[in-house]
Parts: sequence; C-alpha cells; structure tokens
Amino acid sequence: MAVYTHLSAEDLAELIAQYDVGRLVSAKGIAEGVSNSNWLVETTGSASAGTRFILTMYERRIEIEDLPFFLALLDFLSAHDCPVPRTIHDRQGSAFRTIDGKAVALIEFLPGVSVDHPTAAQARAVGVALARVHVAARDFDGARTNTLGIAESRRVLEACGEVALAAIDPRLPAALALAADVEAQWPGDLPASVIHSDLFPDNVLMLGADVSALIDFYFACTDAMAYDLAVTHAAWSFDKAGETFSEDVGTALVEGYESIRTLSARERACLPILAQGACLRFVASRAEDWIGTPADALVTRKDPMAFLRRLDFYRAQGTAAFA
Ligand SMILES: Nc1ncnc2c1ncn2[C@@H]1O[C@H](COP(=O)(O)OP(=O)(O)OP(=O)(O)O)[C@@H](O)[C@H]1O
Ligand SMILES: N[C@@H](CCO)C(=O)O
Repeated sequence: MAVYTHLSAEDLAELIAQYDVGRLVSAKGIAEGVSNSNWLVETTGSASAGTRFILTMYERRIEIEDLPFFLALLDFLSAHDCPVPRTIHDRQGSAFRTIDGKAVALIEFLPGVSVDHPTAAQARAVGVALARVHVAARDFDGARTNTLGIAESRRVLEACGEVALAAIDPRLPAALALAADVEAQWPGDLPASVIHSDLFPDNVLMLGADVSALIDFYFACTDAMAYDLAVTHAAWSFDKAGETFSEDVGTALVEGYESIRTLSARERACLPILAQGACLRFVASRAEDWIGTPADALVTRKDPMAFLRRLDFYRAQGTAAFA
C-alpha cells in the first residue's frame, strides 16, 4: 500500500485547480511505494502539461527543506535530456504546495514498468541513463550532503546494537566490524556530481529494453559518481535475496555507464570498497526499519541479510566482481 492520507474528491479538485492542467477527471491511489502517498491523476489537460500526472504527498523520511533541491533537480535533469519526470508548477510558479501541513507535488507521468528480473540489455540501458544523469548534474547548482554515507551507516548499525541485530539474524552483528573496516578504507577524493544513490529496479521505469524514467530522487545528494554506480551494481546484479550474482547484468551495467562516461583507473580500483559501502548503507537502513516496524505492520519489511550477502560477495571477489 502507499496511500497514507485520505484526500476527498473536493480536496483533489481544489488542489488541481491551482495548476494549469485542466479539470480533475480521476485520481487513483497507487499501491507501489512505501515512503509517500501517490495517486495517478487524470485531468482534461492543457497544451503544455498533458493529461496524466503523479500526485505525491510527502509523508515521511523527506525533510521539507530538501524538497526544493529534489524537485529542482528533476526539472534540471528533464530539461537536460535525461529520462526524468519534470514537476508541474502551480499558477504561482511553486513546485510544491502544502495541504494540512503536508507537502504535495504534481509530477509528470511517464510510461513504463519496473522489472523484477533485469536482462543484460536493460542493465546496459540503466548504466547509460545513470551516466547521463551524472554528466548533466555536474552543471546543476544545487548541492546536498549524503546523510547516509559510510560513517552514518556505521552509526545507524551501532545504534541498532548487537542484540537487536542478532535478533534479526545471528549473522547480522558482523556488519558492525565490517562497517568500521570499510569506513577506514573509504576513498574521499573521487569525482563527484549529484547522484541518485538509490537506483534500484523499482526506481526505474522501462519500456522493453529502454529506460523511460528514473524516479524517486529523494535520496539524491552530492557524492562520488562511482559510488552511485556501485549502488546500482549491487541493486541490479543479484536476485532479491542476494544469493545469486548475474555477471552478465553487472558487466552490461558498467559497459553502458562507460559508453557515456569513462571511469578513471582509480574509480575502477575503488569499486569493490564502494560496493561494500553501498551494501552497508542498505543493511543499516533495512535493519533500522526492521527494528522500528512491527512484524504485523501493513508495510513489508526488507531483509537486511540480502545486502550482507552481497557485501560478502564483493569482499570475496574484489575487482573480479566488475571485470
Ligand atoms: N513520474 C512517474 N510516472 C509514472 N509512474 C510513476 C512516476 N512516479 C512514480 N510512479 C509510480 O508510482 C509508484 C510509487 O512511486 P515511488 O516508488 O516513488 O513511491 P515512494 O513511496 O515515493 O517511494 P519508495 O517506495 O521507493 O520509498 C512507482 O512504483 C511507479 O509505479
Ligand atoms: N531501496 C532501498 C529502500 C530505500 O532506502 C532498499 O531496498 O532497501
């Protein structure tokens, strides 16, 4: 589920009237997603905006002061030929409004579906799209600190504590020492841009082997581009449980990326440690969510072990994981 707030037909019509998009025709809650409430909205349309939109109400995790950065980034990337939805601004020119104290944004609807079992051709297209974002975003004048970097992941794991981690899985406390080790080796000087930092298959819409949209930029931040590639490699090249690695998918992703932006020798050499840090970011956030979400909650908890297994793989393989 992901409609946490009820908006009446009257609320929706009043909201839509603030935009130059015609009159409200329908609004359907979207089941996918966990962080925000999302509706697919149809209107009678206008020449510039089309008739279909995603209405997002920001419910949790996102700091309202970060919204101008995230929404301006969507507009910037969309204007620079990246497959990213633009925001629809209201009649006053604002990218977001508030309803009962909660921020809402109207976002361009782009077609496509998220794949569960990516092919090499799809991974290649994702690599191309990711590199396009990195190259374009170098000229974006916004910046945002990565609040989920390696030091923060270590702190989150420490705050969870050994006992609570072991209650999830007896092997999970091993992540504490691994985080300290990876942090000690972390390269601080790699070329940076604005990065997506959460480019999982559910954040990419595809039409066949083509990327139609990269979505959910709500973890975007200024950080190393190679780190973003490592996150995407970890997210795309394994089965969900992190038990099986698809070498062809991983290779195609990196090849697609390098068809647009060549990695330096140092970035390449750092990929194994960056991938371990990426895994720890998801081990940490998943463990924290697991502990904070009751087992009978409507939201399905994501398994931190799926990323500890990936981490083991990257430690064992080193640069061979990216050959
Ligand atoms: N611009 C868009 N065009 C078309 N569909 C979209 C768009 N943005 C979001 N969607 C649809 O809405 C669903 C939910 O969006 P999203 O994944 O951003 O949810 P969320 O709750 O904000 O994020 P998350 O679950 O990753 O925390 C997506 O799976 C996709 O089907
Ligand atoms: N993509 C993340 C959720 C957002 O942080 C995960 O699968 O754990």
